[in-house]
Parts: sequence; structure tokens; C-alpha cells
Amino acid sequence: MLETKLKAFLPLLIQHLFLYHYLSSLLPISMACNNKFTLDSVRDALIREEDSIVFSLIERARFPYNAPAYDPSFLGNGFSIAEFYVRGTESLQAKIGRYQKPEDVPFFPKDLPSPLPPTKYSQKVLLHPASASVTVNEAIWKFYFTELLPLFTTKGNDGNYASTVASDFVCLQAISRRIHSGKYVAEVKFTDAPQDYSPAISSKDRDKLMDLLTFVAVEEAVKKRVEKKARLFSQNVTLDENDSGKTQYKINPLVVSHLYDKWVMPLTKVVEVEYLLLRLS
Ligand SMILES: O=C(O)C(=O)C[C@]1(C(=O)O)C=C[C@@H](O)C=C1
Repeated sequence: MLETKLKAFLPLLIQHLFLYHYLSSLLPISMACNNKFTLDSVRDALIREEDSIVFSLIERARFPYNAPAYDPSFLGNGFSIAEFYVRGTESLQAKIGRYQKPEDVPFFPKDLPSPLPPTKYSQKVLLHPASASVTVNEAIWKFYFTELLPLFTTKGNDGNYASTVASDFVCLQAISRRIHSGKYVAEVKFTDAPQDYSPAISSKDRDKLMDLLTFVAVEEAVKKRVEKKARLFSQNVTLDENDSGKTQYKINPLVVSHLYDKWVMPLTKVVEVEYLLLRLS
């Protein structure tokens, strides 16, 4: 009985060991600790991304909502200024080698040009090859413009559309990179416990996978930390010793914890599940 079970598990184990050996020599330095890819080192990378997200929101909050920047009829070419800018910038960035790392995912992947000249980066950084197809950027685009922006910008229109959409793109890229880093989290969780994840992957049991990869205490800590970072990074600093006024924040710290609670962590988990479902292919 045990022998039959072992025989069934053997091909999986060989595939797993091969991929683990291959991947651990290829993963990004920022996520590797002493050349070892661990849950702690990946979580450290996610913590670092929090800074980028908070600072990008602070920059965007300098401008009011600026509705004309999102009006698809404004330029007369069928695109809003925001979409036109993101498409053009992604195309330029692809030419100089962006979008080869699994966590750098374009919002408009169709017809992106190849890098000039071809870079070597993609050969150094690889997860399971199927990971490239995992993207939740459509959902990110939607929640960012329709739900998040109105929460942290003031109503109004100051005509600064170019700066506004450039700031939007920095926010979108930071949020997307953090969420798609879920591919690394999923990989390390799988390599740490293939025996737990493999049955749920084989039976395509999304709920079970979601259950296995969820750590409620970690999520609570993340929400508290990002709120604290927003409080620290976005407060107005004065040198006036007698200033007993209420601290002013450039963005509401509660909006940042809400962003993580409602979108960033749930979508990271979707990325993890989708990655895992492809992990044994
Ligand atoms: O740290 C992990 O284990 C993750 O999977 C990342 C993350 C997050 O998005 O921050 C997502 C799911 C877990 O429940 C906890 C945290």
C-alpha cells in the first residue's frame, strides 16, 4: 500500500526537486536571503513594496481628482489621457526590457514590442514557466480608477493632467508589482509543503488552496503596519516647537489599510491560487 503511494508520488517529487533546484538559482536577489528563497525573505520584499505604494499615493494626492484625465472622449482618439499615457509608457518600457520579471505585469499586454536589444534578465528570474500568464491587472485598473482614487483625492480640476496620469501610473505599477509578487509567495509555500498543496492543485480545489495559503494574523499585522507607515510618511512636518495643532496627513492612513484589506491582499491571494493551479502543469 505504502509502496503504491510512494510510486504515485515519485514523478511529482522528481519534478518538484528539479524545479526547486532550478528556481532557487534563478530567483531575484531582493527576495533571496543567503541565496535561499524563504517565506520570510519574500515577505520582506512585500514589506518593502509597502513603502513604494504609500509614497506613490502621497504623490498622487497632490492633485485633485481631475476627471477630464479619465474621459475617453477628451483626446479625440478613443482613449482617455490616462489610458493613452499608460499604453505609450508600457510600450516604451517594454523596449528597454521591462515586463520580463514575473511580478512586472503590463496593463495592456497586447502588441507590446520586444526589448531592444534583447536583455538577459528573463533568464535570471523565473518561476514556474506558466506564471507569466497569471494577471489580475484588469481588476486593479478597475478598482483603482472607480473606487480608490475618489477616496484619497480631493474633488476638483486643476488642469494638471499630465502630472496626474504620470502619478497614477506610478501608483498602478507599485500596486500591481506587490500583488503579482504573490507568485513568489505561492512558489515558496508550495516548495515548503508540496504534500499539502498537491492534492488541492490536482483536484483544482480553489477554496482549499485559499484556505491553505491564508494567514489571518499576518493579514492583520500588514493592515496595521501600512496604516502606521501612512501616518508616519504622510504627516506634515513642522519645526515650530509651539505647534500644538492637530497633525495633518497628506493621505488618510485609514484609506491605505482599506486598500490593503479590500483589494491588495485579496488580489494577492487570487494570484497565489492561480499560480498554484498551474504549478504542476
Ligand atoms: O504572507 C503571506 O503568507 C501571504 O500570502 C501574503 C498575504 C498578503 O497579501 O499580505 C496574503 C495572504 C496571507 O493570508 C497573508 C498575507
